[in-house]
Amino acid sequence: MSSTIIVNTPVLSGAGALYRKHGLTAKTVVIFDENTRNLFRDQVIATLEAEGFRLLELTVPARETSKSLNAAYRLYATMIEAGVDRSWNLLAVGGGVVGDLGGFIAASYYRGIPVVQCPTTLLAMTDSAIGGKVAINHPLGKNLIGFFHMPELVLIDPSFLRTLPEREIFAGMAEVVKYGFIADRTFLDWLEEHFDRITALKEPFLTEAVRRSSSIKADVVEKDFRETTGLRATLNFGHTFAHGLEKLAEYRYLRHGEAVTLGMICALWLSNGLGYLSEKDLQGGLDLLARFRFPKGVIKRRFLAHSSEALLENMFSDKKKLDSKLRFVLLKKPGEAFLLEENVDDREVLKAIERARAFVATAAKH
Ligand SMILES: NC(=O)c1ccc[n+]([C@@H]2O[C@H](COP(=O)([O-])OP(=O)(O)OC[C@H]3O[C@@H](n4cnc5c(N)ncnc54)[C@H](O)[C@@H]3O)[C@@H](O)[C@H]2O)c1
Ligand SMILES: O=C(O)C(=O)C[C@@H](O)[C@H](O)[C@H](O)COP(=O)(O)O
Ligand SMILES: [Zn+2]
Repeated sequence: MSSTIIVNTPVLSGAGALYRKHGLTAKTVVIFDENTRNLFRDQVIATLEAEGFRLLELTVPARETSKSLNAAYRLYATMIEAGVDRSWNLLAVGGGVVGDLGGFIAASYYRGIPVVQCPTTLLAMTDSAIGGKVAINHPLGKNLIGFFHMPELVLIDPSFLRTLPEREIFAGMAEVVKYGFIADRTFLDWLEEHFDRITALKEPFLTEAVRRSSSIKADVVEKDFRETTGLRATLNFGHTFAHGLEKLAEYRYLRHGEAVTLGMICALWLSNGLGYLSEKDLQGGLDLLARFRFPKGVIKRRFLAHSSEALLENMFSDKKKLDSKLRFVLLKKPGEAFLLEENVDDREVLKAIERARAFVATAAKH
């Protein structure tokens, strides 16, 4: 299962022809968040209208808590009242929140209409817009209610990133670095070399990072769309910890990518503690993650605010668990991840979290 990913579609120009080529009608529900609406609405709508689209515009608050059934419920009503039927499709213009919520609505509305993703954050361009995982959060856990609903098209224009705040760039960089850790040592080395150029949005490094990340993700998803073989689960490296942290933060204060940075620090320590990852490779991974900014100490404070036991308890909402036992994605070496099928003793997990806490307390100086 795959979708067409096009990098460099300046603000959706040529969308009409692309839609026709992919059998999509020019009747489109466009969903923004407040920020992407303020920044890009006029350009996007003008382009689509000039190409003959009939549009219904929707907007949600720019926050993680918009990934909720309440938000979806309100938007369904607007769509029903406007007469949106199965001949329509949905276009999500925004970060992972708009993409996940928009995809969730598209997957469920009238039992499913097509979705096109137009990602505007680094995280969305490299990860969330690709692969068809769409979901809302539940107070009992992150992304617990959702579908696999592959986008027909992913239209990426890296120039959207010019307005993205620095904090969001680093949040996106977490998932970019994740691909290096799990799948491609050469990419990891390249990221280490060009880290400052990419986070400063310098070309051609930025577009290259987007291209390589989106292509690694698309490749994994094509081989294991429904996450049944253990391969797609490697995209979840660090996420068992990250989702526990996001839940503890009640989906506020901590960006998903920031939680993933912390989660990968924990996962590196766990990989080492269980004897899979050498000291040298552990240190190399930690050195790279220490280059992430810890804005105004927020990440550090959020991470250190909760006990290791509280984090472990909140990790049990993870969807990879089997028979009430957590399963972890670990590294053997940089570029090689695997899903460990055996049960890991809670004491090992707590030890890894403690080590990660000590590392963050000293490495995160900001
Ligand atoms: N479906 C998946 O495979 C997948 C993968 C990774 C993450 N996710 C989900 O994605 C979400 C996080 O996505 P995110 O990091 O993109 O956050 P986000 O969608 O909240 O966007 C971050 C912030 O940037 C703003 N923004 C977006 N584009 C902008 C631009 N070009 N310029 C200025 N501001 C802009 C948004 O309004 C928001 O305030 C989480 O819910 C996470 O669970 C899903
Ligand atoms: O696409 C995937 O598969 C991923 O795991 C990508 C992750 O970066 C992403 O955060 C995803 O939403 C997590 O999936 P979940 O199944 O753990 O909710
Ligand atoms: Zn993620």
